[in-house]
Amino acid sequence: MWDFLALAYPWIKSLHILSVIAWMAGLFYLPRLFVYHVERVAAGGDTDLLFQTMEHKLLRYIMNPAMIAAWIFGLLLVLTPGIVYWGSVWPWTKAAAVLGMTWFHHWLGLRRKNFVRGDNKVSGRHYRMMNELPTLFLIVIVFSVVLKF
Ligand code: HEM
Repeated sequence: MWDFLALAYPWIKSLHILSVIAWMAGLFYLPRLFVYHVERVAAGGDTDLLFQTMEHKLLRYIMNPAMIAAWIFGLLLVLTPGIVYWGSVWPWTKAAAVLGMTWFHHWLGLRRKNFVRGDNKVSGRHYRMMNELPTLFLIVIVFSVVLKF
């Protein structure tokens, strides 16, 4: 098992990076859709339903599978011998930012359900501010995995 993980390391890392890119694309785009949805779309009309469909498909067919794949390949990298030394700081800063990213994903999923029920209470300005969170997490993650302090 450990030998296999060591041999497959470049493949697993490539798949990890691909899934992370797809996940991040959704994490950046979905809150933007929410901004336009709340500021420009009247509840109950055709455009409301169109936005709900786009949000549903983005979350279900891109973001959810990409998040699961990023976690699976990421955890395989954690199990690969010689990759993570828990005495360093970087695995902890990365783990904290990844947990933050996962929390944000679920927060967006809950807000999507609010739009479906017609009881969204979050303003466009609030969605714009929340849209900055994945950027902050991304900066922490990239410095953690590349600088490895
Ligand atoms: C979902 C849970 C995640 C886990 C368990 C995880 C774990 C890991 C591990 C152990 C490595 C190996 C580092 C190495 O090869 O030395 C890695 C690499 C990497 N991770 Fe993650 N990761 C996760 C999510 C993310 C996210 C959300 C991003 C970006 C937003 C990300 C970006 C990267 C990048 C760019 C690399 C390659 C770094 C390099 O070797 O140059 N990861 N990840």
